[in-house]
Amino acid sequence: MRILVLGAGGIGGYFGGRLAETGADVTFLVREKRQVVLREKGLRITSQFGDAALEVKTMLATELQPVFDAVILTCKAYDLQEAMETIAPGLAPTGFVLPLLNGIAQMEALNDRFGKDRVLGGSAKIQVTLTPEGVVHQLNDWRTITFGEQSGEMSPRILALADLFKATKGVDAHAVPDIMQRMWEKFVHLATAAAMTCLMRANVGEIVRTPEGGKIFLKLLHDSAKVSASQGFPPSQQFMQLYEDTFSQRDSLYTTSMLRDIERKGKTEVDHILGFMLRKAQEAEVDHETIRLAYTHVKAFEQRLAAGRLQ
Ligand SMILES: NC(=O)C1=CN([C@@H]2O[C@H](COP(=O)(O)OP(=O)(O)OC[C@H]3O[C@@H](n4cnc5c(N)ncnc54)[C@H](OP(=O)(O)O)[C@@H]3O)[C@@H](O)[C@H]2O)C=CC1
Ligand SMILES: CC(C)(CO)C(=O)C(=O)O
Repeated sequence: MRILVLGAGGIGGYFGGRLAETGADVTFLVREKRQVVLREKGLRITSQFGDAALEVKTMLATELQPVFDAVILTCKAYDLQEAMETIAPGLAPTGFVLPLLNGIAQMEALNDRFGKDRVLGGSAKIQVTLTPEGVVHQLNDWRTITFGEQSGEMSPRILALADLFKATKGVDAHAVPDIMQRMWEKFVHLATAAAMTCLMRANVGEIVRTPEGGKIFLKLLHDSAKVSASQGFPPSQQFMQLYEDTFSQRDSLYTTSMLRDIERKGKTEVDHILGFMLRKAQEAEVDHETIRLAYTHVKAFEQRLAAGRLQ
């Protein structure tokens, strides 16, 4: 399987890098600045599952030919439109796209652009970041990617992709028959975590150790689950139990990529994550005051950022 990974940031660099490390046929589609770093220093990963410095194949958009069987899409949501146009010339006639973006809204855009049968659903549970030096740094032991056909079929192509990931270290990959359910559950998890960590500018433990923080967290988790249920995807009991525990841990250092984006004074995926959850909550008439506040908070941050008023 010839694999093209768009982006060599946190997610693309980690999962694509782990595949490349096994000798899989992986090419990173990057922009010039990242290509220079990758050529000079290699793709560097620091991780509790083993550090790596890999010589990897890279390509610029202008060099693409329609030869790739799988395109793993790892841009941020605000780059999605451009990224879809960038990868289109690289897809082989029978090629498919595996998006690993957080959220749900990307699926409609991808289905419209490529057709539903050429787009898998996908989700990553990991905490990883690209350092200013260009190193892909994994922050804890989360390392799961889950993917599947939107139709639910356990097709040869998802099983082949899962097989490739089996040879990797530091990746726990699952091909599943219910990817949209999994994506909604991840969305409930992320929207809850992103809203709270961004509103409070704190990690989970710092929030839980305040007098009211833990209760606000759990109410938000349950409200988000109601929104997911209103879309036909009620989170399982097992999922709810896991995240009730996760969002109750007093010593947790867990933060989100959205908080890291704010802290580095960068763009965020606020509309794609919190804006989308808020809209769905309003449509379903679910109480979502905390999401409304978090959405407004991050939008206001973006205005200060755009106006150059952040030190
Ligand atoms: N980081 C994490 O822990 C997690 C992130 N996610 C989700 O995964 C997605 C990716 O996040 P993350 O990896 O952290 O983001 P990063 O910003 O680290 O990486 C995104 C990369 O995509 C590249 N890119 C965007 N558009 C193009 C393009 N047209 N051509 C070439 N390269 C392009 C960017 O390159 P350039 O630098 O040149 O702009 C950047 O390196 C997000 O939706 C995020 O929510 C999900 C789970 C966990
Ligand atoms: C919630 C989390 C950490 C889980 O992978 C994530 O997706 C993110 O921070 O973007």
